[in-house]
Amino acid sequence: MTVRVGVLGATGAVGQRLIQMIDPHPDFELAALTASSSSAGKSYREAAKWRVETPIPDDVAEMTVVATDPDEVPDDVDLLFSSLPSSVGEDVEPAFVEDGYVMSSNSSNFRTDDDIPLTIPEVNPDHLGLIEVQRDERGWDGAMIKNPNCSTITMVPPLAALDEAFGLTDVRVSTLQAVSGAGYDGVTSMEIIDNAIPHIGGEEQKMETESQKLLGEFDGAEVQWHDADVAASCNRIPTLDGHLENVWADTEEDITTEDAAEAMREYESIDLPTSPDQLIHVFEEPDRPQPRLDRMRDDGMQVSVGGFRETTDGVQFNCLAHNTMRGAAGASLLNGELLLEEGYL
Ligand SMILES: NC(=O)C1=CN([C@@H]2O[C@H](COP(=O)(O)OP(=O)(O)OC[C@H]3O[C@@H](n4cnc5c(N)ncnc54)[C@H](OP(=O)(O)O)[C@@H]3O)[C@@H](O)[C@H]2O)C=CC1
Ligand SMILES: N[C@@H](CC(=O)OP(=O)(O)O)C(=O)O
Repeated sequence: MTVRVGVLGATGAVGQRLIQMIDPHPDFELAALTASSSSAGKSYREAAKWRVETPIPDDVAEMTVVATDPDEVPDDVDLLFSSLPSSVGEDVEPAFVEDGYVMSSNSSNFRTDDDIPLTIPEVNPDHLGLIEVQRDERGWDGAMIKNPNCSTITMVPPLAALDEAFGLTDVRVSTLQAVSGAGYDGVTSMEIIDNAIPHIGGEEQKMETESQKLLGEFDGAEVQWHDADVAASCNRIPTLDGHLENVWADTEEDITTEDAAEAMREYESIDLPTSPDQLIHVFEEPDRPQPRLDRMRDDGMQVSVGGFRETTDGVQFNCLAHNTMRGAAGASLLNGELLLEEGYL
């Protein structure tokens, strides 16, 4: 039996990726699309300026977009994916969950709240237990879970592999982020061509806090955040998709580059429809991963690493993931699959 799902913010960059990934999904059937009041009442074809590289699905193109309001979404929709601007999500997401909807949200609002699961299914699926806490505390009938920021999700799987094997103490990271991360209208061509912008508002703080929560331990009542010291520096560069990051990770145990690579190669994936067979691909070539060549590995859901070097207290390496697939739409979809697998739908 398929689960009827809706997408909030369906006309946006992440919303379009969600539709591309949900349309052929074995377990989910698209039943509601919402956007702003200027799109409501239009067909999806009219409302969305479709910019994904695969054609707009015919059946979805003819659906009518509705306002982002719980009264506009049919009651038999069981799961909502939210890709709203965070300022909008902050206002409207709780209203949907109070109404009983289960929501997998990509928006940054509430990500570090104590009772909101922030999950990467391959890394910390047990944090879903916070749903019982949020239901008790907020009196919600539905549930809300979040996926992390796209830069955070790129580095956390390799860091989780190191932490599990050797204990993580300090992390320093510098990013080279694609323009799609800012949304279609985020950075103008005059700003980014022949250039690099060493500022992405709020991104450094998100990487520093979200990674500590993701790597934390859920004790049945709350998540004890990881005490690794994380510091980030974020930069926008003129690639279209795929965030590349240079990471310095210090560990409790002394390790070699081969120890680090082995831990990442062996880090387990999870058996969900959208998860890659192998979560982390380790490149031997020193000049990989690269955004254009490697972002689409395993349908855009794999994290790639390479360029290992030994440092005084750990290792340095580079990592890459597709920011709108593994980093946004695919991350929300995986969380939806986890909710289904764990019986929340
Ligand atoms: N782009 C990326 O790589 C990533 C984005 N994100 C996050 O995902 C979210 C969406 O990003 P993105 O898709 O790029 O954004 P877009 O601006 O492309 O899309 C925003 C969507 O929200 C809708 N919307 C805007 N205002 C309102 C409103 N007042 N009420 C209801 N709906 C509204 C828009 O509808 P309409 O078309 O009618 O205006 C559109 O569907 C953001 O929170 C972003 O930070 C996270 C990770 C990566
Ligand atoms: N800030 C990210 C994308 C993004 O929207 O992140 P968040 O989901 O944390 O709002 C980037 O520019 O690449």
